[in-house]
Amino acid sequence: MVFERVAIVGLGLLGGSLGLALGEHCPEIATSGFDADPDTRARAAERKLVGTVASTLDEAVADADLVVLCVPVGAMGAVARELSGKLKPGAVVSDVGSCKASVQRALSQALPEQIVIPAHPVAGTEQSGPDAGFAALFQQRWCILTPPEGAPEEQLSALTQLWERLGAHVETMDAQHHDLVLAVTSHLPHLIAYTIVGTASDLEDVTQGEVIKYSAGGFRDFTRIAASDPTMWRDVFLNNKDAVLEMLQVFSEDLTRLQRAIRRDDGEALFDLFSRTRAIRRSIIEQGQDDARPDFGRKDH
Ligand SMILES: NC(=O)c1ccc[n+]([C@@H]2O[C@H](COP(=O)([O-])OP(=O)(O)OC[C@H]3O[C@@H](n4cnc5c(N)ncnc54)[C@H](O)[C@@H]3O)[C@@H](O)[C@H]2O)c1
Ligand SMILES: O=C(O)C(=O)C[C@]1(C(=O)O)C=C[C@@H](O)C=C1
Repeated sequence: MVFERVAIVGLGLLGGSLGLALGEHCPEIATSGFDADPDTRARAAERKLVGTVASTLDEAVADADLVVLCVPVGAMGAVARELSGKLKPGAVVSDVGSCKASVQRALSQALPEQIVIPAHPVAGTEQSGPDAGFAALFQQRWCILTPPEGAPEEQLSALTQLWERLGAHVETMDAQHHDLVLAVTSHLPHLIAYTIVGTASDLEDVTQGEVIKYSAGGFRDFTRIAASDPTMWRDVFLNNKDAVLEMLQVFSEDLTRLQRAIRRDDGEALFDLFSRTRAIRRSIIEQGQDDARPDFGRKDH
């Protein structure tokens, strides 16, 4: 099977990028889109993020054979409930949410008649909204599909091929495993960035503005991540609670070990860890995975 009509719900960074990428790489596919925010719909139409920006959800999804939910993970269930009874029989429902087990549950519960195949393109930036999207976002990035048990092979293969046409490498994974892996590779780094920038800002009184003044290098890198969308990340932490708390526990123990090494002047322990982490960074670069996110099209470049 091939998808002929794709509807995108949520026309921010991910939905907008998906619409633009489909327009560029799959021009034969008709795209429609809807966003709950009227200003976003107007801007999406101006930027031609999708072929047709519909003024209602029903209109956007009416003829679609693939519907992709690109809303914050906390809103997935409500949108799926609104879609109930409004989709074409046999239409596939997917999403781009950053955590998968809770989304998979919400979509399958709300739409028991539809084929649900959740997905997570591991590609993004700290920007959000209809001006943030760009067609190259998914190039050379992973897209993880978490099909529920018994998901039909034909639809799974069609969705895999679609993401590959947009430039992504596709991997299939169990939703729980996805959530554990992403808790350490994506969610924890965001939590740490939010914390360190928050802590530094709380220290402003002590440092009398020096935190901002000298925020170069390492701290500046953290501020980029800490500028990420508050709604999106609130929802990620509330919806991937168990995995994040488990990884946070491991992280806290490692941090305590480092604290002890500093207190005890254990230079060898510090040097060993830093050598190991430097080797990890170098192997990521050797594999060509150093920020595979393309610079072109990004507003901050
Ligand atoms: N930002 C990233 O780096 C990134 C990367 C991969 C996946 N994701 C996931 O993609 C999804 C979208 O994130 P984004 O970065 O595009 O956010 P965004 O804020 O740029 O876009 C989300 C859009 O959804 C709309 N929306 C919210 N509730 C809605 C509803 N009930 N009905 C219709 N529209 C609604 C908002 O108005 C907004 O325009 C999230 O689930 C997020 O976890 C984000
Ligand atoms: O590069 C960034 O700005 C991102 O945060 C992108 C990032 C990530 O952590 O890698 C953020 C959330 C996603 O679900 C996928 C990608």
